[in-house]
Amino acid sequence: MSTNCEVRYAASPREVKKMDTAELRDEFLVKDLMTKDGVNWIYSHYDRFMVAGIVPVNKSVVLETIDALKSEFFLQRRELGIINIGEAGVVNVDGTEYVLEHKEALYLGQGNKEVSFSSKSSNSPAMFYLNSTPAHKSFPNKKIGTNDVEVIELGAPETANARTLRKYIVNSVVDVCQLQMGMTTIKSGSSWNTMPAHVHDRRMEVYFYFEVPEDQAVCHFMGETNETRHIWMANNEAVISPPWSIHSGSGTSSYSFIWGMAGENLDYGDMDVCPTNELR
Ligand SMILES: O=C[C@H](O)[C@@H](O)CC(=O)C(=O)O
Ligand SMILES: [Zn+2]
Repeated sequence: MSTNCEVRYAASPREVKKMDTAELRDEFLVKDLMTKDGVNWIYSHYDRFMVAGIVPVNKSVVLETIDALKSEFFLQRRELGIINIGEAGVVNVDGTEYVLEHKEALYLGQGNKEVSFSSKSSNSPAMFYLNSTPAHKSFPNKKIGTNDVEVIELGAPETANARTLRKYIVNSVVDVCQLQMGMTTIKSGSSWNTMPAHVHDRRMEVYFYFEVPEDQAVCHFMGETNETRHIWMANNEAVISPPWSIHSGSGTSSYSFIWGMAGENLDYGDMDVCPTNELR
């Protein structure tokens, strides 16, 4: 079987305050996410959010259900968001083929049975980044092309946080139960994402950093606003952000990341912003 799953339980602010570097990384960092010809799910108990990355090279990869779900098929009680950060790929959904070019996305609603992933060319494979959350209603599948996304410019060079934010899977673009996904790209010369930092205790979040140059890194900040911690991250690594935690990062170069959220509401703007000079 080419599908595996690692369960991560939820940690409280009280526990996290006492963690050393290795413990923080074991708890929140997701390494080796992009899997060749297989699927390695991380199942987080924060809002039962699941994360995986699929790189089909020699075969097409089937979305199999896993024991943790105790369901007949993966999407029986779940919805799925997919963003392709590689070259052209195909997602086959119950016989319908969706071609996803670089940076195109697909939303799959609850109830789809047979889903498989393949690359157009094994020499330049697709890289599918997947987020999945529980769903109690079936909404139609929808491809989101680069022209369908909502684009916002944020920050400024003076504060080293100039960036372009692209909303792919939000309820103004596609009907969803609780999943939200998008992509943010830091402009050349800037380094900070999500600064001023914010918390949304109503939603957890996962960041997946990519387009980080080989010899560079992103320092990701987490924790309560008055008790922050950091995790150094490499290209194609993800980090789980508890609902009570800030999630912000500063790179040693520009970079991009995919954000995915789930929880109490679908209101993208529901954030409690922390004044930068009050962070501790
Ligand atoms: O709740 C929203 C998420 O944290 C991200 O969309 C924020 C982000 O990409 C940014 O400001 O750079
Ligand atoms: Zn956020």
